[in-house]
Amino acid sequence: MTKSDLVQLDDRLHAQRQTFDRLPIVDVGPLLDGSDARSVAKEFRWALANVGFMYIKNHGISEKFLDETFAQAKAFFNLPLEEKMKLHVSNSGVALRGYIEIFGENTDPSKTKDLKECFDIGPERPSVESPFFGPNQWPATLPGFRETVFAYHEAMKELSITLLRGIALSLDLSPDFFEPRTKDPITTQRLQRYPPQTGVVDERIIGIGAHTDFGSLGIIAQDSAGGLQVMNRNGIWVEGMPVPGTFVVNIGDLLQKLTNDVYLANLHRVVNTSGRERYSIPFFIDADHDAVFAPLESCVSEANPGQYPPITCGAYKFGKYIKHFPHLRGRDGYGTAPPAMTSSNSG
Ligand SMILES: O=C(O)CCC(=O)C(=O)O
Ligand SMILES: [Fe+2]
Repeated sequence: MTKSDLVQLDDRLHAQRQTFDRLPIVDVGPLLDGSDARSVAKEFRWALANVGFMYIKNHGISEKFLDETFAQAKAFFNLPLEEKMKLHVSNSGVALRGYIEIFGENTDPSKTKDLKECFDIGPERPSVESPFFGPNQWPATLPGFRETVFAYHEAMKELSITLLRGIALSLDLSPDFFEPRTKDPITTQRLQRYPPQTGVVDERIIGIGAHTDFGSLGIIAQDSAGGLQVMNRNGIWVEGMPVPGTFVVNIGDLLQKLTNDVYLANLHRVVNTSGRERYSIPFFIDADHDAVFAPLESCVSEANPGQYPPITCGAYKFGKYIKHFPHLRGRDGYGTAPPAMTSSNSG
């Protein structure tokens, strides 16, 4: 792809965005091995501008490693509730690591209680440093759990950094654009279990309520149960069916802000009516705690004026999480908005 393939159209030439009835599948092999990063970036651009979600294949993570990680997730959730509650997220203060019980985190609280349990880890720190950075809480009784889950986090981090290079290219930025903003990024490795639902199911209780993710990028491994749903531009929920050998990748609010809505952080939710438990293993990368997000100059025009005041990654995310977790109520500590980010200050 040449630079001219990525031109910003004259405003009079803009058409309506396309809606979609399935999530696109992108082969990221040529991005990972460097053989044709630009053609992958071109597919990213379509997917992220129109859908905000895509499957990726040829991602380089082995099936064996995934199976081991799912097996560890299963072993964890099969622990007695009192064992899991000893690792509760509220023990971790602002670091936000540990176990969250069913109905313990409600993603669309005005409508829905989340029928899921989760376990979160992130970058290891000896003590709580700042929001999202602190010690992980590891179960003492599961052989290999810590090693496997942490190794998975590290592998996802590496993959996500490569995907961000592709996303930078897709925006006609230097592939290194995110590098100075992801030197020590907020990352979360989550394990999730969704009980099955039967009988009358309405929005009051589903696996995870409708939401957009807050950060930059998510990489979701899901088992074969199904139940992920993504909203298209006509307001129709489209199934994100499990596709063997793929991950689901989606962008979050920070990239929507950065691109001034050129890229979408789409609404999604989970409804597990498969008749069995559903496991998923989402990884999230945001950016450095103090990295500033504001619309890129290249995404601002008269027809699409800048819509988002600058905000740091940490302040934005923490502001969202305060609403989710009772143990964070009353915590704040963030000052005024920092200066704007433009494409010319890219690294
Ligand atoms: O479990 C999934 O497939 C999606 C989970 C999700 O949307 C989230 O954790 O933000
Ligand atoms: Fe999500």
